[in-house]
Amino acid sequence: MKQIQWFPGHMAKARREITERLKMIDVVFELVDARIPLSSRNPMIDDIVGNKPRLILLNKADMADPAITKQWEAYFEERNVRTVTVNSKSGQGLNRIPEIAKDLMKDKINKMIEKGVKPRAVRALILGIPNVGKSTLINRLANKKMAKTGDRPGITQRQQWIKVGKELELLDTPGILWPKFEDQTTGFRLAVTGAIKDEILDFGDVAFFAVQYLKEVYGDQLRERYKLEDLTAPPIEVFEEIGRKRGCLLKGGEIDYDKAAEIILRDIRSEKLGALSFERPSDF
Ligand SMILES: Nc1nc2c(ncn2[C@@H]2O[C@H](COP(=O)(O)OP(=O)(O)OP(=O)(O)O)[C@@H](O)[C@H]2O)c(=O)[nH]1
Repeated sequence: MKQIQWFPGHMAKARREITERLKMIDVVFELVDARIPLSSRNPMIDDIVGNKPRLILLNKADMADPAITKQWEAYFEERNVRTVTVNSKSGQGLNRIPEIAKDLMKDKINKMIEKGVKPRAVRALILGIPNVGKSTLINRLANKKMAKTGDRPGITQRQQWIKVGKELELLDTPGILWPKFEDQTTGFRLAVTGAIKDEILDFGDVAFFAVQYLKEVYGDQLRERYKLEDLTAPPIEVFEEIGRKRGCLLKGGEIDYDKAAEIILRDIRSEKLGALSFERPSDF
């Protein structure tokens, strides 16, 4: 299987840049896709972030299955990782972020107070894979009033801080770390949710994976959307039935697999089957 954007040189450069910026911040906000919270993480992130306090933001929660998102919250909590479930587009959940960030930094704040230093705003950096919603989140948090608080010395690139209320400052450019998929399932999950470009994996394979998964986990939604009667048939027959129902037929009456695949993926991504999650803690 093809591996995308995982040229060691790119990763090494991204890593260097992020490590440099980590020196300036107190807390990392790691943005993941609530529909695939593990597959949308960069596998090297723990190593890169090290001991910095971290908050995982389960973004695009509006597109994810709320019951599964609850399971993911519990999953991370069991592992002592703080999470906030958010919708960066609407802003839902974002108001909890400054408070939790402050709490994550409380040891540092207490030390400042002990030394007689006035505690300053918490400084944070947003990290995440492409298309996970980093810019949307930054704009939302900034509330469009992009307040500059001046450059900090000692870095090659000019960085601006965005003020979020009185108690939080964000670096204006997020850190991008690519996903990596050594196993096919991770690749398919990333593709179904649109985290990686459609040219990277075979469109038909991705749609077929989706039908297999939906048949198992979201049978009702699948049945309802495509007016299917029999979901006990093998996945390929269900796929073909969807094709027939949606009129994806070639001249001789044969199923147009490409067309059916296109429709299925478009429907999933535009939430025609409702809010769905594509991985569950029980899958691991
Ligand atoms: N439904 C929904 N869509 C979201 C949410 N957050 C972001 N999006 C959408 O996801 C897409 C990608 O968002 P961006 O903010 O551009 O993502 P990014 O991580 O900055 O992307 P790169 O610049 O590629 O690294 C856009 O179409 C956003 O509108 C969310 O919480 N819910």
